[in-house]
Amino acid sequence: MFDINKLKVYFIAGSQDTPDRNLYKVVKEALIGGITMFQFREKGTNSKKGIEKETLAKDLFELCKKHKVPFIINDDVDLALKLNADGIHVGQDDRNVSEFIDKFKGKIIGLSVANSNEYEKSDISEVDYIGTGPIHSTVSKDDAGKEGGYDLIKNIRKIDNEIPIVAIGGITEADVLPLIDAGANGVSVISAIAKSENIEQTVKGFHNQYKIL
Ligand SMILES: Cc1ncc(COP(=O)(O)OP(=O)(O)O)c(N)n1
Ligand SMILES: Cc1ncsc1CCOP(=O)(O)O
Ligand SMILES: [Mg+2]
Repeated sequence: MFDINKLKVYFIAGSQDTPDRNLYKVVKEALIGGITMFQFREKGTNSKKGIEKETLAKDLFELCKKHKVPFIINDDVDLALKLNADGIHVGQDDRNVSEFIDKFKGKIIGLSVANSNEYEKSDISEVDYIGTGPIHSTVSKDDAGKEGGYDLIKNIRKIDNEIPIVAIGGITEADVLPLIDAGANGVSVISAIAKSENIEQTVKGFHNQYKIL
């Protein structure tokens, strides 16, 4: 059974997101701050490929294990299987969940569902959570599409009261309460954490928002 608390402060990063800093150190600080889940998203310009990507993934997985934080791999189903990662996140244009579901028994499966139209055409029966966005404009994904604001969450919540939803896209601490109010169960964040001057404090800042509830 998937624990929805894991979605509260879901950090996503790859080395392309920390051009001036060492990703391992960034993730370590984020773990100390208390991130609840980590997604290794190594893609796009300046990202590592092949054995370099695999070695980095292994190192980050070990680090997450020490902190008992689930390690999710973005897109790369084969790498997730090879490393026995805690889960996989795929989008609408990635491998279809039905193709690999059998090999992910007991693992976490996340699917991107940008809006209610995508929700209607997705089979969400076998996924643990959906990632919905972009809420705001983002510097971290070139093909993210147009931002849809908090209504993206509200509209999906209206048609599904159960599915765990994590919001994504340009999210900062100030978005946590309105997003939870709109029906999200948590936030997924790249730049607000990866580019923070004080990563540990920023992660704690996200957590503090939940204490106001
Ligand atoms: C939690 C979460 N939500 C959405 C996405 C985006 O996935 P996708 O649409 O497949 O785009 P890429 O991240 O692969 O560029 C995500 N990664 N995580
Ligand atoms: C992967 C992804 N999917 C939709 S927006 C986005 C990027 C989110 O990054 P940031 O938190 O820096 O806007
Ligand atoms: Mg993808």
